[in-house]
Amino acid sequence: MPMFRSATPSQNGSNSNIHSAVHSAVHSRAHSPSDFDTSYDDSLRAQLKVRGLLPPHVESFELQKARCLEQIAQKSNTIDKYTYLSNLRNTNTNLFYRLLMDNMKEITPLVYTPVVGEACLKWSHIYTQPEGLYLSYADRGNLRAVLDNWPAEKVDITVVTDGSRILGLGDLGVNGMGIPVGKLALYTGCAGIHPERTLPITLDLGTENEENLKDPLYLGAKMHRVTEAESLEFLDEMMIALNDKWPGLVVQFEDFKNPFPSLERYRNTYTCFNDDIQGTGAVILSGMINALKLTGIPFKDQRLVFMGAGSAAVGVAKQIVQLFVKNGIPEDEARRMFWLVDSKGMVTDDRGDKLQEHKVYFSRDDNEGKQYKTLEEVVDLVRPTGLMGLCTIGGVFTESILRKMASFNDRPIIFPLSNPSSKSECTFAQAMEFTNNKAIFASGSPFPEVEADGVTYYPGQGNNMYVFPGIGLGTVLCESVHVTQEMIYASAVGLADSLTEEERAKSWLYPSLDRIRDISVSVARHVIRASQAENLDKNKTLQWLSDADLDTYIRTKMYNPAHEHSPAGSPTREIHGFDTKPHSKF
Ligand SMILES: NC(=O)c1ccc[n+]([C@@H]2O[C@H](COP(=O)([O-])OP(=O)(O)OC[C@H]3O[C@@H](n4cnc5c(N)ncnc54)[C@H](O)[C@@H]3O)[C@@H](O)[C@H]2O)c1
Ligand SMILES: O=C(O)C[C@H](O)C(=O)O
Ligand SMILES: [Mg+2]
Repeated sequence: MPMFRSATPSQNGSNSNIHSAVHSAVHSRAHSPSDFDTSYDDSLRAQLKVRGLLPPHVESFELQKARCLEQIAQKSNTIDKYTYLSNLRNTNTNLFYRLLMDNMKEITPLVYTPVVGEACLKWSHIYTQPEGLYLSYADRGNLRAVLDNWPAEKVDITVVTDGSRILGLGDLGVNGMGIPVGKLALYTGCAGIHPERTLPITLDLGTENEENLKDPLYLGAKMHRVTEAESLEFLDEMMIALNDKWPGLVVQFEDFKNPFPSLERYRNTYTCFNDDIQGTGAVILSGMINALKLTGIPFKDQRLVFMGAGSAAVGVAKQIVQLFVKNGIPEDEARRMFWLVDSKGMVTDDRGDKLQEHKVYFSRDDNEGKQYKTLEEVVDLVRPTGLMGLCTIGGVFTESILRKMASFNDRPIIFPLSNPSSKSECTFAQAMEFTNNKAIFASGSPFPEVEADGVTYYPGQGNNMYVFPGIGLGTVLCESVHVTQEMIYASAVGLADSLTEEERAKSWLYPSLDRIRDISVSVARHVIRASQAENLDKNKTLQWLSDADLDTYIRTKMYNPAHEHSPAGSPTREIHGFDTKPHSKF
């Protein structure tokens, strides 16, 4: 993200205090924090006027990385590691992204799920610097002017939350800012969107979190949430303002308690998508394509029980319906292969409460007047081939339920997808132990491998981080007018396609995170092709490229931190058309 520069005037004329002179030089308008990189060679140090301000040794990236990893290892708790990495991102952006890209598996959990959940819970207490834009209800009517305060000229992608449902942790209000910040860090690390072209936004529309409202350090407005209608009116203003300032930017909605109305309202007007409904739908569809094959059971005989019937559950279920329909099953039959359970029990037509609109499609009418209150009752009734958890209740896939799943199936599908780890419906170790290692497994948060009988089993991570970066990148590059359902479906196919033969042989559901940039290229290409098929791409030049050439094109457009600040200039910067004077604006 762009640096927020100190406006401290330079003290260069004064020699009274060398420390303050150096401090001022470091923070003066002449430099950005990322000028102080120990890897810069003599000529770059001279060019940037940082000779003497940096320690003399010109270091390799390997040495810089070793120091960072040592410092991270020395921190005894995860929040300190998170804070260290946030500071690194803000002071040496290129080093942060090189570290992230070279250590995806180790660093992602520290800057994203699950640690970002802990950071959001403590956000107002660990806060040190602005890292995104806060749009407050108090600023309604004036949002366009507030956008002008953002220091970057061009923005490609924004991730917007209202903090009302942060992971499975509930309404955290403006403390949810960690989510857009973390998602956009992955946009850069996984898909190469330039960090200066990303914009994290958190809306302050109030909060229902009593702890926050009582906390003197809470950084948001101390008020209850505005009404649904007021919230939509605010979103309308925001969408107009964003598109006026940065026409056609991609808007990713994230972690809204009730995201359906805004998705329906804006999907055909702006370039936007909802990550929790659509990104999650795509990533789980992709894992399911592979999981369903492993069960050996034909599509038409699958029976899927969902614990949770919220935005993510309905998004996932609808995406799998689309798979079944594309494979010849009539839609009405396909939707009847799903049983959804929410806090009131199995979702049925005659349950007695007014069902929320999004649940109606999957509501059952074949329960013969009987209501099933618990997950276990539904599992006994349905004898499912797969169990999906998106209900935010940690541990709800009990030993008894998991054992039953193993008794019904040779290879039960067990997907505890709620985040963060504490909300996961079961752990990988539990799923393996109670199914005699037969589970086909993916979870939202990362879990360690399991060793059993001399075999190492690897958990899949069914997290939308595998697709949203590629969806956004593809949309930006082909300048798609909208993000359609076909583009979302294509992203799932692009992800499923990106498994290597070796990964398939090991029955992995998802490819290794170490190859995330290759995966994002595949996802982006599929998204671009789907946009072209619907004639929504404004950048028509990509239509003439073969798939191989399109992949090359996508790669050349990706921000590569290894090229930044190189004296010869960065190919990425030139192609992107970025300001070749790095960070001059800040
Ligand atoms: N793995 C991923 O990539 C991914 C993506 C999106 C969301 N998620 C996770 O999914 C979870 C749900 O997200 P959402 O957007 O659908 O939230 P939501 O608030 O829209 O839905 C939550 C659902 O859980 C149900 N629920 C709550 N308490 C319950 C109980 N005691 N018994 C049964 N059902 C209960 C609610 O009725 C609701 O249907 C969160 O933990 C989120 O982190 C994971
Ligand atoms: O943020 C994540 O890790 C995935 C998902 O968007 C969620 O809301 O849980
Ligand atoms: Mg989310």
